[in-house]
Amino acid sequence: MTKLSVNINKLATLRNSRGGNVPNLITSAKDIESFGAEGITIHPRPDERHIRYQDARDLKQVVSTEFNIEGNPIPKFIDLVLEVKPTQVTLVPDAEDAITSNAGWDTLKHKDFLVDVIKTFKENGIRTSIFVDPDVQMVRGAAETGTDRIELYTESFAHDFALGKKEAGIKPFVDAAQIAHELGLGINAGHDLSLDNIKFFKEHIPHLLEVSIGHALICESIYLGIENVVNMYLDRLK
Ligand SMILES: CC(=O)[C@@H](O)[C@H](O)COP(=O)(O)O
Ligand SMILES: NCC(=O)COP(=O)(O)O
Repeated sequence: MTKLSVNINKLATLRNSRGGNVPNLITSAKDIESFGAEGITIHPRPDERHIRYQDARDLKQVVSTEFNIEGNPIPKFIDLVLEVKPTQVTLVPDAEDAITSNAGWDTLKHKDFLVDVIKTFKENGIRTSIFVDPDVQMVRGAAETGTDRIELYTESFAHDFALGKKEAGIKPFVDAAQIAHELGLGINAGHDLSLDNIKFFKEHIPHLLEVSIGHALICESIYLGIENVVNMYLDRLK
């Protein structure tokens, strides 16, 4: 069984675009859980352009499934996570000015740093996960940091899948997942997963514990819901 954690960054982007509090992230998170999602993911960025640090505190009060906070463990992120104490923290090495996450950790180069940060989180009862490319060396390095899980960075798979290169795209992920499992790591995955590619990914990746999906899921929700809403407006305008 693979858990679905819904990343609500995009709802925060929409809210921030108008000021105010629509859509309301608290109501949305509770509704998403009531529809069956098994987790809520947020990725506060240093500029707080979508999820704000205060959102993390507020969501902690209401999320009743798994709460996953992703981000680069800069000091203020570490402080936030230690204060909020989510179920899981996912460490992502994203630059401040990155539009979105664009690389996994070099777990060999940053091993000492990761060992320290992971120890701190685990001592505070927070499960840890490290965002990694599907590279066997990086997975082996991750195992040496003491992390509970890895999150496989699936952008390359999604890209290859869209080009019809399904088998070539999935192969490094199958190998990485196999090694991760042998090394005792739990396996999560995310980035650019969608209704188009998720079934194929799930069917090919052994021991997949959790996927976090945001951008595509929110876009699909708008597109698949828009006919219904247009008709609701037309009905009120009769
Ligand atoms: C780690 C990861 O892949 C996601 O957190 C993704 O980066 C979402 O972040 P944005 O919503 O800022 O693109
Ligand atoms: N960890 C990945 C995530 O939370 C969502 O990524 P995306 O679906 O917005 O690309």
